[in-house]
Amino acid sequence: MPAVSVENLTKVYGDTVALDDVSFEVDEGDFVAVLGPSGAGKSTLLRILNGLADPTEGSVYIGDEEITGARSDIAMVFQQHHVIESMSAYRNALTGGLSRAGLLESLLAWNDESDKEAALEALDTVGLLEEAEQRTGSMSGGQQQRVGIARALVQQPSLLIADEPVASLDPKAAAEVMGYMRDAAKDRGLTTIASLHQVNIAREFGDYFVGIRDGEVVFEGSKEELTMEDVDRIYYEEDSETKRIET
Ligand SMILES: Nc1ncnc2c1ncn2[C@@H]1O[C@H](COP(=O)(O)OP(=O)(O)OP(=O)(O)O)[C@@H](O)[C@H]1O
Repeated sequence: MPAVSVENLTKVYGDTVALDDVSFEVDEGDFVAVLGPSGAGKSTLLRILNGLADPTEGSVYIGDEEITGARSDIAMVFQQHHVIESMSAYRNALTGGLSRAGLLESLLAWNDESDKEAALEALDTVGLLEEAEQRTGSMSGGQQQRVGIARALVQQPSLLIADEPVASLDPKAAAEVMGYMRDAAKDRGLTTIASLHQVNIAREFGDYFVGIRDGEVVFEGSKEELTMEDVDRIYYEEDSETKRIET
């Protein structure tokens, strides 16, 4: 059984069809890169996967369970780091445990020994154990994003979703953050779905690719199957057609 099944998802906002009958499956432990130009529908897809938005039509399943709202076993990493700058890396990582527990439990869970261990282990995974006590506000963007990944890991998710996780970083920091995220996911067998607009980064770190254009899946396949023609089709087809007409 696939880890994630996206079945005939359509999302309509007023006159805009953000997703149009999108279907694909994700194998357990795979690192999936969702590619597509601005406005293609990537964020809409990830928000539905995370239970933050409802589809107009269609369904998403984790294993055989349909997603019907936000779930504590789905963790999200955002483009902006979303760390609490006044707190240490360690305290930020610990808040991942709060996402897992309910509101009342969370007050108790704050002191949960297993969460403390998980927070340190997650910081170690993203190469920040020595910086555990450092205030995140004084960290670089790449380090802050690694703290965000650590926090997601402490949530002990069965699915990790990352929406443009390295879009605001320079290429070196972006590759470093992606490396930590991929290794953390692989170590834990954690299925990951990340939207990435940088094709080179996606190719370097992804196992499987879903290309979206105008709300439709226009490519689905492995790294070996993703050719430059496919990349053109995902990003530039309209431009090249325009060029052909013009010339
Ligand atoms: N809440 C909303 N209300 C109305 N229209 C929306 C809303 N969210 C997204 N859209 C529209 O749906 C389409 C897909 O948007 P989406 O943000 O999912 O694309 P994207 O691929 O993530 O783009 P980007 O990379 O620029 O974030 C766009 O036309 C967008 O304007």
